[in-house]
Amino acid sequence: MIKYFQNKYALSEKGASDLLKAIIWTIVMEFSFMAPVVLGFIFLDEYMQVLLSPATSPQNSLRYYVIMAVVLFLVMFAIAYFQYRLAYTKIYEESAKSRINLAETLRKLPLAFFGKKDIADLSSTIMEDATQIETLFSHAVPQIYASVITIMVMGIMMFFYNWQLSLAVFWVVPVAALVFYLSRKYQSTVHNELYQSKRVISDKMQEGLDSAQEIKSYNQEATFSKELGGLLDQLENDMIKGELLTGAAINLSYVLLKLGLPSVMLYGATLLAQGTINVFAYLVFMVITARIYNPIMDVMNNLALLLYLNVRIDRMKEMAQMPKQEGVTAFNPQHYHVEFKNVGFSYQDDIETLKDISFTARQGEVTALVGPSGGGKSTIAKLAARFWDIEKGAITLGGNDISQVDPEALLNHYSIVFQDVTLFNSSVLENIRLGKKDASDVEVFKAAQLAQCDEFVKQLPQGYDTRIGENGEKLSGGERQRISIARAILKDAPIILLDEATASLDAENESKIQSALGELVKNKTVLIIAHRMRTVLGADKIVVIKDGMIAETGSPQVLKEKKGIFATMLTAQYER
Ligand SMILES: Nc1ncnc2c1ncn2[C@@H]1O[C@H](COP(=O)(O)OP(=O)(O)OP(=O)(O)O)[C@@H](O)[C@H]1O
Repeated sequence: MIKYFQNKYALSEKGASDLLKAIIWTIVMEFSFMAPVVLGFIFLDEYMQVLLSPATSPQNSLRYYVIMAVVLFLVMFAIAYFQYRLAYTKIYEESAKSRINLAETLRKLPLAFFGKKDIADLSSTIMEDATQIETLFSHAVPQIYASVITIMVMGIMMFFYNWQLSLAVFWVVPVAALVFYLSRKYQSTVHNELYQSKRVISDKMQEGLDSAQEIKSYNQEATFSKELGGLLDQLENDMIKGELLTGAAINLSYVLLKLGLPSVMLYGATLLAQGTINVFAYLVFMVITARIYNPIMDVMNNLALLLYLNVRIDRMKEMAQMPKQEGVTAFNPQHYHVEFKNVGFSYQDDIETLKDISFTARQGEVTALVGPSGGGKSTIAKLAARFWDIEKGAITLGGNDISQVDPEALLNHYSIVFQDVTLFNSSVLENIRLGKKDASDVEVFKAAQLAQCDEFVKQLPQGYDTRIGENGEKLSGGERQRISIARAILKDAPIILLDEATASLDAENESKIQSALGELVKNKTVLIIAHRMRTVLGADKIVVIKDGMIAETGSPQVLKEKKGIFATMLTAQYER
């Protein structure tokens, strides 16, 4: 049973066992809530006998019933308390655990997985889906199982007591359930559509917030609003459709169920007139009939909610099953040559982004990747740091296959300066310190000086303590890039990946940074992507990437003489 719950609801073993306990306690609670009714019947039965034949005296005194009622109340309270603890408190523990697990899964996903679009989706899965799931688990799942079992037990007891009247009570249940079941498939489709619409909208919103500047500068506000408006209208329609459909199915089932009451009244009256049953049995059935449809209705309502749950659980399962990147955590290679051996890679199944890439970026050398835009240079740099796992060939660091190394352990050996610098809304000092968490202030200042940050930082209102706004919005592109270089200098890792690192610098700063980088890259493995040819002329090796393949490789001198793609790119840039 525990295994079944684990699989069905994506729970941990403890979560599944707590759910089972919650169901058992909910059943006990449902039965305990019937105890006052039973006591009431015993009391009525006894005292009605006394009323009907005054010569007899009741078996138990009134005081006995009062004490019993108080005891029952205390027992019910205790049971309800345990039920609450299990159904509510424990499920919150489980959902906290599932959020942590998801976050752990995210930590182990390929870094490049975190494209902007995915982030809205991921955070909505972690927060919104997990919240919905915890609400449904505390409010619906134990109740459904418990109500079904309670109703079945009560039904069996009633059939033993009087099967004809029980038939009159229960004939409506399969009819109502059939209506509900038939509408379920369609409801499920509508819920799926609704869920997808919500995800599309949150992606769109995220996109709008991320590219607010572009939308404004290209005068795209009206188009964007129109698209978003269209999506919101679609969502509204889907929601209305979903609500109407669920409401119609539930209400129809409810009306059908309620037909049970008149049928018990009429059929019971007939049996009473025939003398088959007595007034007491008739009353008992009337009271039970009035009460039993509510839990049945609750089951149907909760089943409708479960449709939402299934969609969300599938989504959580899908995320939990995404291929994770794991590997050895103790990783200290003998040397730092990075070697690509016949590497093939695709972002999408049908498009080959890289084909048969083989080259070595040697320690102590600068290896430059050049070539036309979209050729695959950034992809190669990202693969070298295991941002994605490759499908064909191997990438080794110091002779070790990097797909066997834990990404965090691997990245300890890399300093990365990419085009899109990410900065945090904290001080300049803390942003640079990210390169080396335990660096002293003096070390940070030194790195900042080498990266030519000192001059502009000193002009900020609080110098190194100035907060730089979300993603460094208060800084220019070149300043942000210099902070990123300072980080890399501070980290001083043996492998350096530079992707257009000096793209947004003016000529004066660029030459200063070039000399700083010259210090930084000594005896290191450097893989640099640069569009500006003068940046790569000093490289030891050039690898020209075109259409996902290596078109040329060799020293700048050799390639110049070869008069191929590199030579053409060089001439073209100098002519400009
Ligand atoms: N995350 C991604 N998902 C799908 N395709 C991608 C992704 N990143 C890059 N690509 C595609 O892979 C190909 C290679 O891109 P890449 O960024 O590696 O080229 P590049 O040579 O670095 O280009 P540039 O010089 O313009 O930066 C391109 O066709 C690009 O559209």
